[in-house]
Amino acid sequence: MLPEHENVGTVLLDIEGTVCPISFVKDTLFPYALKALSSVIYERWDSADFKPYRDAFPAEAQASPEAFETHVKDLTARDVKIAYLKNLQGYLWQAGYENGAYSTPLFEDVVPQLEHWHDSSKQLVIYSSGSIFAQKLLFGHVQDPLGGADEKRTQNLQGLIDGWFDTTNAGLKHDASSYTKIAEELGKSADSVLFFSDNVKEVKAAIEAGMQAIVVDRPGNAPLSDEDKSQYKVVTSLRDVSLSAAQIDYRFFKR
Ligand SMILES: CSCCC(=O)C(=O)COP(=O)(O)O
Ligand SMILES: [Mg+2]
Repeated sequence: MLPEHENVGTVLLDIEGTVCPISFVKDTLFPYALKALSSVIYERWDSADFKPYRDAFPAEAQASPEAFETHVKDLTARDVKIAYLKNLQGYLWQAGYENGAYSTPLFEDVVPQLEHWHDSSKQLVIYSSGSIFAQKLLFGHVQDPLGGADEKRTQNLQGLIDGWFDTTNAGLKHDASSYTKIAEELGKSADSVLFFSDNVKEVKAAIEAGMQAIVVDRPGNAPLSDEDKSQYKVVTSLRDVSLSAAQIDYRFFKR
């Protein structure tokens, strides 16, 4: 158990590699988006719903459906976190969530700990490279542990989340200025925000902005170096983090 974190009113959470496995994104969501794209670009190239996503891409990618598909495949293979790709992915994932092709596998500690923090009047906020639309889909279709063999039974956890940030409304996740902006938007002092991420560069940027921050080391994440482990607080479960009693008193002043 780590030392308690003090004066935390807001818990800011990354998604991929922090609350859900990287494999869900890479092996389920990304392939689904590419498959869905193949039909969308030929059937709905000029449709009113697809056109805004298409038009956000660079002109050379918009030259033809084939050029568009090649460009999206390349960005996806390189996991480029660029807003126009992330917005398109959200659009393409919606049908998969809604028709039950997949649902979100959160790590087992996540729902109980988020519920506990929510019940302790902590503000829970998401900051992911995935678009806000995609974040809401992901939290809106969480695998229900009581669902057993029925993988289609899902929970909507959006109600636990008090705020949503992506690269469009906050900025890039490696930039300290993005974390400053998030704290300002929330009306909180940076040091009252505790950020969790699998990505050491994101944790470094949050600390530079004055936030408290912890690296989350999950199965399937990139291995952390010894230097990272010595430099940053690292946990393998959100259960390992205790927010001190002093912060529980904080709720009386919060709202
Ligand atoms: C929330 S959408 C699915 C994840 C995704 O596309 C992504 O880029 C996640 O990046 P994160 O910043 O949450 O590591
Ligand atoms: Mg991540």
